[in-house]
Amino acid sequence: MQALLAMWAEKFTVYPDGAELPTHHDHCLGCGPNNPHGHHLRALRHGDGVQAWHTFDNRHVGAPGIVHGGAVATVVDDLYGCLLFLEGGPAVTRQLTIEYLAPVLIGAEYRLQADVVRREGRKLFVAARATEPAGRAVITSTAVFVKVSVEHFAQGSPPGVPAD
Ligand SMILES: CCCCCCCCCCCCCC(=O)SCCNC(=O)CCNC(=O)[C@H](O)C(C)(C)COP(=O)(O)OP(=O)(O)OC[C@H]1O[C@@H](n2cnc3c(N)ncnc32)[C@H](O)[C@@H]1OP(=O)(O)O
Repeated sequence: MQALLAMWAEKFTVYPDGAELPTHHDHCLGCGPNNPHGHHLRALRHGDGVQAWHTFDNRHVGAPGIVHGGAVATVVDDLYGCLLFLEGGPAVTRQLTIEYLAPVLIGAEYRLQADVVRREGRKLFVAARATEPAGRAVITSTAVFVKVSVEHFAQGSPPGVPAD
């Protein structure tokens, strides 16, 4: 676990506009490349925010052909987690809201964007949206993240993540 925490700390650095951001860790449900159930999200810095292009597959189906709302929330939450790399330190989700404006479809590509709306003490107020290629928003979201120390994550040592 100490090695993982040290690795995380190194990820909080400067990323130029357009740069691909790192994953949280290899088994992260949102972005980890080695999680077979995961979304394998890849996020890029976009101005002061982050963006990603994402296509859901049948592992995340709810109603036939339509993405499960919880899977959508997972990806949005993880995108906010990528925004933290630009903030210079970790934070965790304290509140997450999703407005489901239209069905998110399996196999369709969406553009996701997340930005910090304002900072207040240890709180980050953030907002995100997913849009179709034609530009229509299918979801919008807001969230409150609370900054924590890296040691916050020492509370957990989940399966598949090496604890030393
Ligand atoms: C590579 C590096 C990765 C590093 C990790 C990056 C992320 C990991 C991966 C990313 C994956 C994706 C991300 C994930 O999945 S993160 C995983 C999911 N989230 C969690 O596990 C968090 C669990 N919660 C906690 O640990 C505690 O509750 C924390 C530490 C967050 C705060 O506990 P604490 O006892 O200290 O504080 P508090 O709860 O009294 O309140 C805190 C503040 O918030 C204000 N407040 C509360 N509600 C609202 C509201 N609705 N609107 C506006 N404000 C609200 C409240 O008034 C207070 O304000 P203030 O009094 O301070 O002014």
